[in-house]
Amino acid sequence: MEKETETTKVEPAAPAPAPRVAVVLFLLKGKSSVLLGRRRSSIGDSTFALPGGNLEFGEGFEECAIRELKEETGLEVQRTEFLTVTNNVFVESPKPSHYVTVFLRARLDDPNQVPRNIEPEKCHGWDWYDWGDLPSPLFWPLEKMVRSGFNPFANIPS
Ligand SMILES: Nc1ncnc2c1ncn2[C@H]1C[C@H](O)[C@@H](COP(=O)(O)OP(=O)(O)OP(=O)(O)O)O1
Ligand SMILES: [Mg+2]
Repeated sequence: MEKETETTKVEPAAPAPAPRVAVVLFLLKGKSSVLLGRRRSSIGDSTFALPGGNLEFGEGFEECAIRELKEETGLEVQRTEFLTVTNNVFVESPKPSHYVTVFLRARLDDPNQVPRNIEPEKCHGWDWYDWGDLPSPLFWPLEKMVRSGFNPFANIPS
């Protein structure tokens, strides 16, 4: 039998991370207010973004949005509507990532509910902003939507 020859071990290139699914929520109040929080994250740090997060195994989009909203702000909504979906590749982040993001919208069931910053390690705080006078800098996927003329208050064609 032939003797095995020693070969130089070549490390395989790290496989590209799989795209993930996120669900985020436009929480609307009155005629033109929307809830935004300033992120604390390796992705989009310090930018203003919507509540939301990673879809968990077996979860529906609405279920995920309602859960993330509650976990991040303490606010409760009963129902949501689908708005749109975007495809975002975050190449600049320390760990490149790719998200398919589902956008839903909802109205506060009780307009007197006040958002709380339940995960201060992930967010500087939540507040209501006027859609016509949004803060800066916005999280870039959101900035891109705003620039394209997207309006979460518009009627959804049935
Ligand atoms: N407005 C947005 N537009 C596009 N993508 C978004 C938006 N908001 C979040 N994402 C994407 C990128 C984020 O890294 C990803 C997950 O959301 P993020 O808020 O960072 O997670 P999370 O920490 O709340 O999730 P979890 O609670 O599941 O850990 O979703
Ligand atoms: Mg989040």
